[in-house]
Amino acid sequence: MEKSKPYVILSAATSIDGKIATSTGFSNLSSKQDSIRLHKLRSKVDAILVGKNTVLRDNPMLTVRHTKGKNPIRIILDSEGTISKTSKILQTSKKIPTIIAVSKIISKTNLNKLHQFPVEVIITGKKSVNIKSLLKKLSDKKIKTILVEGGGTVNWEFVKNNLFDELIITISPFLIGGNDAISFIQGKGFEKISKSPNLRLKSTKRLKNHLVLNYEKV
Ligand SMILES: NC(=O)C1=CN([C@@H]2O[C@H](COP(=O)(O)OP(=O)(O)OC[C@H]3O[C@@H](n4cnc5c(N)ncnc54)[C@H](O)[C@@H]3O)[C@@H](O)[C@H]2O)C=CC1
Ligand SMILES: Nc1nc(O)c(N)c(N[C@@H]2O[C@H](COP(=O)(O)O)[C@@H](O)[C@H]2O)n1
Repeated sequence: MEKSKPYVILSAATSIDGKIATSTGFSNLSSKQDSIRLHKLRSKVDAILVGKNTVLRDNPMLTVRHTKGKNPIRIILDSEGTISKTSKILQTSKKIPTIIAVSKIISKTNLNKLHQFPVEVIITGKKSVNIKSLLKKLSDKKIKTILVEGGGTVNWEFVKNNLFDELIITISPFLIGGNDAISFIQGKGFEKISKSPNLRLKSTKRLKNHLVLNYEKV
C-alpha cells in the first residue's frame, strides 16, 4: 500500500527578519552559491510545489538550471485555476510535467483554459485545495518527496496541518521589514508557542554571508 503522504521539505530564502519578499514583491534573496545548492536539491526531489500567488508574482520556472540534473514535476495550488495562459509554468508544460491542483469552485471556463495545456489537473477540496487529500493522491502516483517553495500562505497550510517533515531556510543578509511584506509563514499563526512544532537543528552551512539552516521535526 502507498504511504498517505510524500516526505515534505519546506524551503525558502528569508531576510534576517523572516521576510521572503519585499512589499513590492522582490523575492530573489539567494546568492549564486545558494541558488546552486537549491537547484541540486531540486534535482533530488520528485516534485516542487508552490502557491498561485508565487506564480503570479515571480513567474517562476521551477526547473533545475544551475546544476545538471532532472527537472522535478511542478505542482501549483490554484483553487480557481486563475494562473495566466502566458505564465512560464503553462507555456513550458509541454516539456516539463506539471500538475495544477484546483478545488471544486473552479469555473468551467478556467478548467477549459487549463485543459488547453498538457497539464494534469487534480480537483480536490471544496473552496481551497485540500492539501491532505492532494498529498495522498500524489503518493499514489509514486511521488515520494516534495520540495515546497512557498509562498507564506502555502507554508502556513503545511505547518498548521502538520504536513511537513523538514525545513531548509537560507538566512540572507538583508533586513526588509514592512507590515505588508510576506513572511516565511503567513496565515493566522499560532497563538501559543506550545502549538509550534518542535524542531531539531540538523545542520548549518555558511555560504559567505548566507546561512543555510536545516531543521527536522522532532
Ligand atoms: N524568498 C523565497 O524563498 C520565496 C518567496 N516567495 C514570495 O512569496 C510571495 C507569495 O506568497 P503568498 O502571497 O503568501 O502566496 P502563496 O504563493 O503561498 O499562494 C497562496 C495562494 O495559493 C492558493 N491556494 C490554493 N489552495 C491553497 C491551500 N490549500 N493553501 C494555501 N494556498 C492555497 C490560494 O489562491 C492562495 O491565495 C511572493 O511575493 C513570492 O515572491 C515565494 C516563494 C519563495
Ligand atoms: N530558496 C529560494 N531562494 C530565493 O531567493 C527565492 N527567490 C526562492 N524562490 C522560489 O523559487 C522560485 C523561482 O524559481 P525559478 O528560479 O524561476 O526556477 C520562486 O517562485 C520561489 O518559489 N527560493
